[in-house]
Amino acid sequence: MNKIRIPAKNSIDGTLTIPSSKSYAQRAIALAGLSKSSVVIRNLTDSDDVLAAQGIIAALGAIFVRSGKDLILKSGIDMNCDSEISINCKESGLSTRLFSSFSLLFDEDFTVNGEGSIAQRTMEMVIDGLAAFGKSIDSNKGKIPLKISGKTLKKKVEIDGSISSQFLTGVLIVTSFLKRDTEIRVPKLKSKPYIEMTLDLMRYFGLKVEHKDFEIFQIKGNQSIGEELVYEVEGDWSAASFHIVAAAVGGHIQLKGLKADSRQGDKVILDAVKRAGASVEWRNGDLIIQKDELLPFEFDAGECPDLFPPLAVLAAYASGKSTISGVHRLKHKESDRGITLQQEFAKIGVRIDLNGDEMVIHGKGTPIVQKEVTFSSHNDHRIAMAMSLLSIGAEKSIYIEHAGAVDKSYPDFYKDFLTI
Ligand SMILES: O=C(O)C1=C[C@@H](OP(=O)(O)O)[C@@H](O)[C@H](O)C1
Ligand SMILES: C=C(OP(=O)(O)O)C(=O)O
Repeated sequence: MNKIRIPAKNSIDGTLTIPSSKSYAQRAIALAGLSKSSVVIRNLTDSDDVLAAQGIIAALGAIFVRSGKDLILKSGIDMNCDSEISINCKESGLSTRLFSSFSLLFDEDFTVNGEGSIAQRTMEMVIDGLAAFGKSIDSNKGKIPLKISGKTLKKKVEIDGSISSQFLTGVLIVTSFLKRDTEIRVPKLKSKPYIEMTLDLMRYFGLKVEHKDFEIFQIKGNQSIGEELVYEVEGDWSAASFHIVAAAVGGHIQLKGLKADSRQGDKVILDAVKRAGASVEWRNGDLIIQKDELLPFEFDAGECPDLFPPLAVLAAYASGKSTISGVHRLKHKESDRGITLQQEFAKIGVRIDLNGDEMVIHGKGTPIVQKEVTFSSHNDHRIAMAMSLLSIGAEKSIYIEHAGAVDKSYPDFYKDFLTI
């Protein structure tokens, strides 16, 4: 899908079921791939990133069938593979960085490739991290393709987690299957909630990791996933954040499928919309968001970088200055999201200043869009979804170019958004 028209919406009202978490799904697929017994993963949403993870374990020799939203694993990846290995991680940052760490399980040459924006995203933390384990890595100036060779030699390594937590997620999972214990030091870990999710799911799969303040991780080797398991993927708080903001600026919504006590860091979107004046209520397991007088707000999104695009929309609708901190986390996403948001909001006269680590949004209030306008997603799913919200209270239709970017995490986004 190249360009989509979104008609102006007067208000938001409806009920939606949120797709399942792509972060949990990719982790579950990786863990299932390492299992010795049958695993059933229920409630998968077939986003491009989830399909990428599924394709990777298939390339590594796992055998599974799909039945509706379920993945039924028959046998895990071939750990005794003695020929060259090559995986295509499509556009997924998580799959690229997580599955690169699978090279630690093999002595054979291991090539990691991908498609689209991932070719522009740094893999330095993967390259340096694998080198610390004793591997040799050829890269395209710090980016994919990565050609990984040699043996896994070291038991005590330091990993850079200051740009991304995603490689650490892979290393925590994979080192549990090495034939000895590993200690990993990560001095400046960012995106900690994502590591909590990894540890949470590893526990579910029966794997143990100890850590001291998310800085030193001790992983026992020779662990295995021997038990038959059924794992149901919970709703995606990052995807839900767009509808939560839509309601906070435009009316009322009831969302199904989200866990109130989820470990997903992006559930802090509820704190942000409350700060901006909306009311939040749980009723029989459903989340209900109701708009009230909209207020500018301050928020630290340093540990939940994916919330920046919806938070910028929330701020744009609140008259006055809102400040979101954590901008340094945005450079290495599908687009450089600080700059992208600044450029796209400038099209409707909403000024965004990037002051060091702070994004200051000069909110305009409604109506925010007064004439027909075409936004570009910059091929970034979260930008496409954020810009779509600007149809709320608009006086004219809006258009999104490269609209199909949403397939990366939420293929039914427009269908859902157009029904509320
Ligand atoms: O582990 C994960 O599932 C993710 C971690 C975060 O990335 P970083 O750790 O690179 O910040 C997040 O932005 C990404 O969308 C998903
Ligand atoms: C940054 C994202 O994902 P990834 O890094 O896995 O590509 C995202 O989903 O916003």
